[in-house]
Amino acid sequence: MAESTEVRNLVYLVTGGCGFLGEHVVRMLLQREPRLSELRVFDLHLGPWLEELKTGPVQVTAIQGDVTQAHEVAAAVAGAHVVIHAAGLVDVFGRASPETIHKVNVQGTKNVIEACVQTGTRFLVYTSSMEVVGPNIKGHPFYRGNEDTPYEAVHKHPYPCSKAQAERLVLEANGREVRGGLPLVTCALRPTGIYGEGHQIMRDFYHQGLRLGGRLFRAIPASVEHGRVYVGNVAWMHVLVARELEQRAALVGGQVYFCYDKSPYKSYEDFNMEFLGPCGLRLVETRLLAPYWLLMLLATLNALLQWLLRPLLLYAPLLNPYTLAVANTTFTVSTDKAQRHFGYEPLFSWEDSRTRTIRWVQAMEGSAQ
Ligand SMILES: NC(=O)C1=CN([C@@H]2O[C@H](COP(=O)(O)OP(=O)(O)OC[C@H]3O[C@@H](n4cnc5c(N)ncnc54)[C@H](O)[C@@H]3O)[C@@H](O)[C@H]2O)C=CC1
Ligand SMILES: C[C@@H](CO)CCC[C@@H](C)[C@H]1CC[C@H]2[C@@H]3[C@H](O)CC4=CC(=O)CC[C@]4(C)[C@H]3CC[C@]12C
Repeated sequence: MAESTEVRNLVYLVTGGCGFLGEHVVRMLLQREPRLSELRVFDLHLGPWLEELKTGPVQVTAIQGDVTQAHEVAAAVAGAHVVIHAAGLVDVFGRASPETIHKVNVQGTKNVIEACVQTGTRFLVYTSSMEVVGPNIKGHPFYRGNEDTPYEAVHKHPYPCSKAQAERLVLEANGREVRGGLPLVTCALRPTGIYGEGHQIMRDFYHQGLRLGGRLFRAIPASVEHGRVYVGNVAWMHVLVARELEQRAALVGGQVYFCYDKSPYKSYEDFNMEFLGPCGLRLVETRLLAPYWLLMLLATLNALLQWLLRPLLLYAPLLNPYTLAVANTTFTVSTDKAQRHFGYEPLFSWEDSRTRTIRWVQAMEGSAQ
């Protein structure tokens, strides 16, 4: 908890502060950043839960705004000491157009950088993604790699392309002179697949399982590892690195860090079963019924249907050629860079992360528990 002896004089801005990760970052800052005096929460859609945060010692300012609007961003950034830029359009299902994804993720990030430069904000943390590295379009495995592991990062899909471009902009901006003459210090955090309380895709899988009579069907071989990290630990990494940007500017500035914790290496589906299993679902083995070529056929059919139906309705199922390729390609990280550079240790053990996530699933509306 915050120590009352510290002087509260820092203003933080969290963009995308009402999203899945953003909400955890906001709550973590309030609990773990004792020097915070004002917390600005900037989002296209503000959550009603923000109201309950307004009674504490920190001034919580809710700002409804759009990162693609430079003037709105500049107004929100002015006077902030630190910006955590977590706003983004997370779409790998074809819901938004490639142009919209680019506008929010790339132009939005440009606006945040320019606002820092114009208004004199010196510290910027960007929420990037494992997707800026891979899996690549060739399906090469990235097996327990770190930030220096060579990998051919080639993308075609609008989401990873936009995250990679935005991350590059953020890193290139490190050292730029901001208003007042001091240098901007930036870094990028790259979470793998985030899980935990509030995770929409976990919700979708759970409800799908309930609809199918308590069953989910295995589509991905158990041998394919997919990197996962608990949302509380990702939030904690943001809070910690933001705090250390000033003290360790020369070391941390311009760096990228994978987000990691002690979550086990498993396939996407086996990992989900760590939570959905205790909530009454079981994973049915279907390798003989659904070989990979059949899944790819279904995924391609989904993509075709999406294209055909687009004039009439939005058809955006979880399975498409891109999501199948991501889920079916090993991509896991093993690194201690964040520990070495800014003393990061996961705040939540695997057992805690698992218990918290299971409790959240159990409390969901329509839960079988
Ligand atoms: N969910 C995951 O597994 C991973 C997410 N990330 C990154 O983490 C960040 C947060 O992602 P999530 O919390 O999962 O997604 P989310 O969709 O729950 O949160 C994103 C937030 O950004 C806001 N936003 C979107 N467009 C905006 C705009 N034009 N102006 C202002 N706010 C806008 C949304 O309203 C939402 O509250 C994103 O940058 C994403 O790329 C990175 C790795 C993994
Ligand atoms: C083939 C299906 C059979 O059950 C399973 C499909 C699961 C997919 C919807 C997910 C598998 C891997 C996920 C992505 C991954 O965790 C990395 C990500 C990082 C981000 O920055 C954003 C989200 C995502 C792309 C994530 C999206 C959902 C999956 C593709």
